[in-house]
Amino acid sequence: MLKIGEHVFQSRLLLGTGKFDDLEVQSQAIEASGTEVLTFAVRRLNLEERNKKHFLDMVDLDRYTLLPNTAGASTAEEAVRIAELARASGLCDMIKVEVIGDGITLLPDPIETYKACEMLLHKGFTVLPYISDDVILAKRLQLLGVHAVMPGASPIGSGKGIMNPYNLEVIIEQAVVPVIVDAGLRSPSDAARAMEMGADAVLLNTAVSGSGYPVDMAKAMRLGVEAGRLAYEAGMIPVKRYAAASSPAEGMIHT
Ligand SMILES: CC(=O)[C@@H](O)[C@H](O)COP(=O)(O)O
Repeated sequence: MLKIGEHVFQSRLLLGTGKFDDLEVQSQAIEASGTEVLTFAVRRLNLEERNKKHFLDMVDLDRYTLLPNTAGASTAEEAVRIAELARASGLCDMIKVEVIGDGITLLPDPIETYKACEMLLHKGFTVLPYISDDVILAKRLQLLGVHAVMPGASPIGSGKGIMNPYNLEVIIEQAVVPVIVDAGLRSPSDAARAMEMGADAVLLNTAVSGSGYPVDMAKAMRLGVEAGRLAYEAGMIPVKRYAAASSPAEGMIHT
């Protein structure tokens, strides 16, 4: 069970909706992923013109929790404005805080992200900041009161997988709120690895929407997340320096 603020989910895979070419494929991929949480950029919704067709039109909104994100914001003030627009439009009170600091790496701006979280918490939002794999920032945000932290595995859309496992491990070890590994994942083994490390969930988009067969990849990601979580809960053997025979030597006939 994944608990973020007051929200409870069975699935530990959160899916981004920003990059699908085909809305029918998107809805089949969402189904195959088993996700319960869909994230999307508020700016893409065209909230003033609700009668225009948009990317969530083919999604049964009663079955999913929407996680609006503040993509497009480069300052804390912009992020807060976008979050307030989302809430005023009847979208979920959860907000993924995404304040990008640089158009090339798309890495989040830690200072503006922190400021945005502070303001949004005061306004009563359930706050999920997207951050780099920065151990100290993750800690400071949790002291501030955020409801989850979302460290990137690697830059958005890069498919580089987990670039700094040490940092992610430390963030996870020290966390007092759910850790959702977000961005840069490419394969089900990346997702499984994040879960084996003890992440509470993963969020991905490009790995599914940009794959050859998004519906199959969505299912593969679901299985990767489930396998990784199961392995984490089962407890993996410690890594040893030397071999340890798999068959007991006792009772063997020596010739
Ligand atoms: C949908 C969303 O919020 C993305 O920006 C998210 O960070 C996923 O990144 P990938 O596309 O690398 O999976």
